[in-house]
Order: sequence, then structure tokens, then C-alpha cells
Amino acid sequence: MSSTVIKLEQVSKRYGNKEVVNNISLKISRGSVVAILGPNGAGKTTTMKMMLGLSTATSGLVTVLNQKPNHKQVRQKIGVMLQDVSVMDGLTVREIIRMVRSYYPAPLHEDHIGELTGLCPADLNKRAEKLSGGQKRSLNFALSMAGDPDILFFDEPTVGLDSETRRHFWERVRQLAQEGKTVIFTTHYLHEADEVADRIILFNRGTIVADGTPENIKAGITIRTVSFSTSESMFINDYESNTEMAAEADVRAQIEELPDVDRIEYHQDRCILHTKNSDALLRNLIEHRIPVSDIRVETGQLDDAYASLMETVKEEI
Ligand SMILES: Nc1ncnc2c1ncn2[C@@H]1O[C@H](COP(=O)(O)OP(=O)(O)OP(=O)(O)O)[C@@H](O)[C@H]1O
Repeated sequence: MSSTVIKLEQVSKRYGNKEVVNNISLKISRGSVVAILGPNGAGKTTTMKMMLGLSTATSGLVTVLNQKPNHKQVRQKIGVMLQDVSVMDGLTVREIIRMVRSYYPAPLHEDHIGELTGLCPADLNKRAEKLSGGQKRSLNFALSMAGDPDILFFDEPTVGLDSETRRHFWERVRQLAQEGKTVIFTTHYLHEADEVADRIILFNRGTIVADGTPENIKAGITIRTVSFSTSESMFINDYESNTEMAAEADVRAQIEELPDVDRIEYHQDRCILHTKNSDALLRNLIEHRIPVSDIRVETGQLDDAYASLMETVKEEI
């Protein structure tokens, strides 16, 4: 059986004159947990809706399990939790669970779905409209599992959940991944994508701006600095001899030739190197025997780096 469960080939979506998804191609493998990450309006939900057959691509091809997304056999193998939390008024939670189960040929056991809601037995007899916002979301999560799906789609699943419920939700998602389910979720939060996903697809303005493991993505956007002192006189401008100046020029030249350096600053007696790969930079410093002491490595805030990357990408477009 092919390991690709979802394939998008040169897919675009236009609303009027506005291209909200612009010629994207991607493949998602069975059993992966994929975060579609990006700021408001990036095209995350539109892309997910095209995968679900809820929106039709203006051009390009979307296939799920080698079929069109709205094919009946595909629908029976997917579970969905969208942003809108709507429940059926007038029915109890238990009645809704029974009704949704009846849509599927091989549904999960009613009790199992009840457990997934995280509600106590008494609450299962409540009318759904009486549940809190977070409880309604948990019910929607449980309903998305009703058909025992192979692929799960969650559109910003943790919006409005308190931290405890959020933690439980991600624990369940991890379990599902261990059982071999494919999980695709959208989020604005890099840390959420980092904690749960094994692949992050970074969207901005309808295009994919990065695609890789959380480590790759973080390495690409996290700026670290490696700073150090060199010999005492090196950065003092008032040199007594040509020899000292020559030594300074030599060390500076060596530093400037180091690979993996994005920017160099000199502050008093310290040299500060900005890098995305501090490990490689440290290795090179040592291998080149550059006379340094008091080495410090500092990491910028990941969320700040992500925010600034998003700003940069917006400006470039
Ligand atoms: N039905 C629609 N008609 C017209 N424009 C739409 C429609 N749905 C989405 N858009 C526009 O498409 C763009 C992408 O929207 P989309 O919902 O895919 O973004 P998103 O990345 O999911 O954003 P958010 O994080 O805010 O949910 C936005 O500019 C939005 O206004």
C-alpha cells in the first residue's frame, strides 16, 4: 500500500481576483503528524478544506487515499474537527454520539466515544447546547473519532481550551499517532507544532515558505549568537606596534572567513557572531584554533524569530 495518503499537485484557490492559495504541491505520508503553521489569512484552512472536499481547487489536483476527497470511501476513513463548534440543539450528547456512529460502517464503540469526550456519565445525558465551549470542542473531537478514521483533520483545535484540556487533547493526539493514524492540524503557534508534529509546513500568503521537521524549521529561524573575547589588546584601537595590528587583522580575517556566520559585531573586547548553527560554528572556531576565551552561546526566543520571519516574508511579497 502506498505510503502517500494525501497529494496536492500545483493547487491554487482563488476567490474573485484574490489568489488565497497559490500553486502549492505537497505529499503527506501515512502515520505522520503534520502541522500546517502560519499567520491569519495564510491559507491554512482553505488548504485543509480542499483536502476535505469542502472547497474545490480553482486549479490543480487534490487526492486523498488516491481518490477525490469527497468520495464516499474517503469520507468513511477521515475524521474532522473544524473551527466552528456547532452541536445539534435539542439532542443529548449520547443521542448525538449514536446518530454520528450510525453514519459509519465500522464505528468505535459508543462507550469509547463517550470516554473520548472526557465528560462524566451524567453529562452524557445533558443536552449538547448546555455544554461549555471547551466541552463542546471535546465532544467534537470525540465525534471526529466516531468512524475510527485513518486520517484526522483538526483546524486550530485548541483555540479557546484551557491549558489542562489542551494538554489532554495533545496527549490523545500523540496516542493516535502511535496507533498509526495520520494527523493534520492547523495552528498559529510554533511551540504547539513543535511539541506535537513530526513535520511542519509553514504557510504565508497562500504559499509554502518552509517544510520540514520541527528541528529543521527551528534551525532555519532561530538565531543564536556565539560571543567570545580574544587576546586582551585585540579590539583596542590604540595599538602601540604594527605587530599587534597585524595580529588583530589576522584574527579578524579568520573570524570573517568562518562558515555559518550571518553577522558579526564587535562590542568593546567581545566579538559577537550571529548564526543559525551554533554547533557547527563552535566546531569551526576550535578547528581553526582561533585564540578565543570566555565563549558564550545564547539563543533568541523562538517565537520572536518566528514572528520576525513572518514579517520578513510579508515584506518580500
Ligand atoms: N469563502 C471565502 N470567500 C472569500 N474569501 C475567503 C473565503 N474563505 C477564505 N477567504 C480568504 O482567504 C484567505 C485565506 O483564508 P484562510 O481561512 O484559509 O486562512 P487561515 O490561514 O486559515 O487563517 P486563520 O488562521 O485566520 O484561520 C483570507 O484572506 C480569507 O479572507
